[in-house]
Amino acid sequence: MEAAKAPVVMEGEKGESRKKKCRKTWHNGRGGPEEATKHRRLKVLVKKKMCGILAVLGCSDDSQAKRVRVLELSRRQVIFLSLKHRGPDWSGLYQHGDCYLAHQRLAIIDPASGDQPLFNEDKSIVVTVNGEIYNHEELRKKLAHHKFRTGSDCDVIAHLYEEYGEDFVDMLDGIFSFVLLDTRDNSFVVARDAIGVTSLYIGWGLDGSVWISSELKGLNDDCEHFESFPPGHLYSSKSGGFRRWYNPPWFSEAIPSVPYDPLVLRRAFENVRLMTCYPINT
Ligand SMILES: NC(=O)C[C@H](N)C(=O)O
Repeated sequence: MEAAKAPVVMEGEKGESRKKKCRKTWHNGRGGPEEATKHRRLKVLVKKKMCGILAVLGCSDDSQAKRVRVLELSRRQVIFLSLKHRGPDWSGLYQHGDCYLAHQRLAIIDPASGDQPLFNEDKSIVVTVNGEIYNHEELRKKLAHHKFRTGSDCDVIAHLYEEYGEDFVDMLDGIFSFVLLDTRDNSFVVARDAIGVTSLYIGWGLDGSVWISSELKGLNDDCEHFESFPPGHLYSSKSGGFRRWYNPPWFSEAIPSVPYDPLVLRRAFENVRLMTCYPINT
């Protein structure tokens, strides 16, 4: 991968307005307002974690045709069984030489300006993320001398990398999968949340390129080999492989001291966290 003089292209397109979509859902819903509310609540839960990311890294092709192909593959992720479950409120593509980062956004936090890919201050670090970072406000406080362009919960990622390097991943509390490109040396880091709430796949092209996608349909036509990205792991191009970032102290073979109680377990599952800029009618 050649870092010097790599052409940088950033393009994007807004999706159908969020307001219009909500109105449509309301009118299309059968039954009374109760059913519409139930439908809306379900939609929020289904969509909660569903942006689509696609990245192609080091493919030795910086042509317009490749860019069009990456965008097309990225858009494949927004249609699933005729249900648009991955946005898009925004469709963005960033290219740096032969590295491409695409994002289909379902806007949840900062819908007005949190479009992706996102950057650090001097735009040397770029990231495409699917997920929610629950502790982003706390993390921003640790980055007091950094200037943020957006209020997106995912904006902290490029800045944390700049400040702490690859080991910042275990500072994140949330559900996420992301691809981060450091254009200063064309290295990249990919990570997936602790238990794999967000989907992520990795593939390899015949040209030696690394492909990352939220859905298999972004990879299966172009990769020689692909597999599920292991939860709780990161892939670093610098070390050339996977490494487990999620190592909680309770990750051991020891027998638990607390006896199994299905009701306690059920309550824990029911206590789902939800973070959004939109009102939820419960
Ligand atoms: N929805 C996402 O996956 C990205 C980010 N949390 C947003 O609100 O846009």
